Amino acid sequence: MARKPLLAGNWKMNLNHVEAVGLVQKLAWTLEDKKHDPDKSEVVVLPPFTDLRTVQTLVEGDKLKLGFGAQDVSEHAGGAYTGDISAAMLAKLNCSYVTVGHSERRQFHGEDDALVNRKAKAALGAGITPIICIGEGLEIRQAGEHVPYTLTQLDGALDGLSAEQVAGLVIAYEPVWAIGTGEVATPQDAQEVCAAIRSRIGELHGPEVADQVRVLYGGSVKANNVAAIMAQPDVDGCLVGGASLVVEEFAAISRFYALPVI
Ligand SMILES: O=C[C@H](O)COP(=O)(O)O
Repeated sequence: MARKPLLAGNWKMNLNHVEAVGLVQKLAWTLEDKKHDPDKSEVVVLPPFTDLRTVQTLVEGDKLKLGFGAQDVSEHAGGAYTGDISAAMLAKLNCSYVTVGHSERRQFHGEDDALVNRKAKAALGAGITPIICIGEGLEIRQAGEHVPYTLTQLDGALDGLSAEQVAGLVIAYEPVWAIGTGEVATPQDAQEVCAAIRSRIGELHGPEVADQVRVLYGGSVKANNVAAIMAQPDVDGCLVGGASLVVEEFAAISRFYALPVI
């Protein structure tokens, strides 16, 4: 089956709700202007929590051809968890996606694979698609251990999920050494690990599930490198950080299919 490419812009801790309006409107206009074909790629923004209601109102009110979601979710359903946001709260805002286990959450908030697994289950329980982020640091890459390391993270994140749940997931392979550094992995690097992720899912749940799950690459994706990355057979999209804050860049990335492979 054909997997629809997903281009997701992770704004991280950037843009307040007023600035969010400007970016989302300009992005929608630019895509409209350039005659973006929504059948060729799904475009999603992942703003900070404080922007979500505003983005929802704009996207739904103006019927923009953009999806939206959040950057994190609590493992808990509700209660005394100061500062946390539940999956049900995100579902009420019609979030379609939520990233879980981003390397910055792992690094700055001590999140491990077991917690990522519980967060993914919380999202799925509320009908939200988790974008599960995995990927190795520089030392692991230099030691040549990037594939087994990343697959161990994958196994932990998928523990206890049904084949049906796994089929609907998005997995984002983000080598930590390529995030925000300008040090993009080569298209072959991305393909190697994305293919290994799909193959592992095939071992766990069979080829049909492996064929449905979308595997993204993330790490210094820009308009000038996205086409070559997207040309890889096991890369189904990109999780974009810095470049998603620049409308022209993210619009071009979203229209990767119209760019030359260089
Ligand atoms: O979630 C996005 C990734 O962390 C990539 O960020 P970046 O495109 O700024 O390298």
